[in-house]
Parts: sequence; C-alpha cells; structure tokens
Amino acid sequence: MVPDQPAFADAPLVTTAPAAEPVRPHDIGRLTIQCADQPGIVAAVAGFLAEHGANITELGQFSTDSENGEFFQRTVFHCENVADRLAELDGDFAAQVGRRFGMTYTFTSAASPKRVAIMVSKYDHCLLELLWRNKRGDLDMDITLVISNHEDLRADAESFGVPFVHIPVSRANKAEAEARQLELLAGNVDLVVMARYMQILSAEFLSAVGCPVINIHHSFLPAFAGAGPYLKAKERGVKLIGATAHYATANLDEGPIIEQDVVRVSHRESVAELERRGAEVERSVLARAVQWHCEDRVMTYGNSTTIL
Ligand SMILES: Nc1nc2c(c(=O)[nH]1)N[C@@H](CN(C=O)c1ccc(C(=O)N[C@@H](CCC(=O)O)C(=O)O)cc1)CN2
Repeated sequence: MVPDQPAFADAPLVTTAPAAEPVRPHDIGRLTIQCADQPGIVAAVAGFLAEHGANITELGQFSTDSENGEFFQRTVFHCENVADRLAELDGDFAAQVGRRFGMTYTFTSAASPKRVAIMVSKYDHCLLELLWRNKRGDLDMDITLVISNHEDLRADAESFGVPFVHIPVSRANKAEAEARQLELLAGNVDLVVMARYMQILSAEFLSAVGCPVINIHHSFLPAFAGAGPYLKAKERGVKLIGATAHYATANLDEGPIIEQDVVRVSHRESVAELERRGAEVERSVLARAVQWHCEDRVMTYGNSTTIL
C-alpha cells in the first residue's frame, strides 16, 4: 500500500546551488601599501591586480590629510595559487606601481600564517587567551614557541602542544638570557608577543630579533607606564582602569598603540580586585591586537598606527 503522497509532492522542485567550493587559503592574498598620498594610487593598484587575475574581495584605505598626507591601503584578493606567486607579484608590482609611487608594500598569503613566539613570566591569563583562541581557530597564527623566565606556565603551554623553553633572567644575567632568547627567535618567527612578560627588553634585543614585538601593558596608557600600574591606580583613586597593546620600543611603554580598552572601577576594589578586573581587559585587548597584526591590518606611521 503506497501511502498517500504528502501534500507538497506537486510543489515545484527547489534546486539548491551546488555547495560553493571551499575558499582555499592558497588563493587568498593580501596587499598592504603605505606611501605619500597622491592621485592615481587606487586606480594603479586595482589595474595591476586585475591584470594579474586577482579579484578584490576587501579594500580598506585611509589618508592622513587631503593634501601632503600619508596613504594607507589594505587589499584582500582572490587569485588562483597566489601563495606560489608572491615573488612574481612582488617583482611585477615594484616595476609597474611601487617605484612609481614610492610605496612601501607587502604581499602575503593566507596560506602562510604568521609564526609567533610568546614570552611570559608567571601570569597565565594572556597566554591562555592566545592559546585557546588559536586552538579554536579564532586566531590564525602558528604559535611556534613559548619562552618564559619562570617554570610556572610550562604545563599550560605543553597542554596545547606548544614547546616551552625556560630561560631564567636576572639583573646579573640579562645579556646572556637575551642572547639565548635571540638564538631561538631571530630569523625563526614573524612576531614576538609579550603576554605579561615582566622584563624590559633591551634596545639591542629589539634590534636583533628582526620582527615586531607586541606588549600588553596593564594600564590605559599613557597613564601608569612601567611597573606596578594597578597599585598606582589604587593610590590615584581612578574610576577607570584599562589595558594597552602596543609595539615595544626602546622607550618603555611608549611604542605605537594598537588597541586599548577600559573598565569602570570604584573605591570598593582592592589592588587585588583591580588586578582581577584588569586581567579580563588585558586578555581581550591583546588578542584583538595580535589578530589585527596577523591579518596585516596594522600599519605604523611615526608613533601612531592606522588599522584597516
Ligand atoms: N623594550 C621594552 N620592553 C618592555 C616594554 C616596552 O615597552 N619596551 N614594556 C614592558 C611593560 N611592562 C609590563 O607591561 C613592564 C615594565 C617594567 C618592568 C620592570 O621594571 N621589570 C624589571 C624586572 C622585574 C622583575 O624581575 O620581576 C626589569 O626588567 O628590570 C617589567 C614589565 C615590558 N617590557
């Protein structure tokens, strides 16, 4: 007995489009550009990409001034096998566009996540935030190493499958410790993140490491730079505390700011409570700053950043 056909049997057959091909990271490229602002830049870049078979899927740009300003642009484009064509694109772009406009530019591929080393001391919250977001696929980067001046966070790093190297640091051995850190880092990573690493990096280290260094400072800079910002905040009786992610330079806590945030506090919070409330802000601020850097969104100009 064939059951009655359901009422919708004569309804028009709805055909669904074939599942879209998954976007291959090998076909997604990014181009970041910085130069003196002038007419013709956007047309020249768009024309170059079109001539090379690239389809622009995302475009951000900014000029600091309508005249004599600085121009910034970030383009995301689809281009078959761009991951294998970066050198070709780079050379052609230099000849056809880059030199003409005096550009500083970079071609990158989504198929090559940035190699990131994380430096920590004893605080775990920023490290765990980065490891957890990376594991979940929310923060695309290749965490290659954790370096610490203490043993406390070894199990945390290794539980995520990330190698952990303990390099003790003291006032007496700082130069030797930095030499050992550089042996592991220089030429092997694209970014170093200080996730509450409580040591001041020397100017020599910053010069030799060969890549940007991002630090999370546990205050709303420029307030309370240096050590012990939460105690300073309590003593000052502030009603907002915050965190600042910035590029580290030889000038302590004065490097270009990438991201900041704040949270309201009151006379009721002790220093310990300020530290607890502040940790929530630190971890999210650092994660956003690292993500924007890894997505090639952050461009520095003097001591400022433009984020596209
Ligand atoms: N070259 C830079 N290094 C660091 C920066 C920076 O902007 N440039 N930011 C600091 C900020 N910071 C924490 O966020 C921090 C500031 C000062 C100190 C400090 O005085 N450390 C002492 C040692 C303390 C100890 O042994 O426990 C020191 O280095 O002599 C620490 C952290 C991070 N580094």
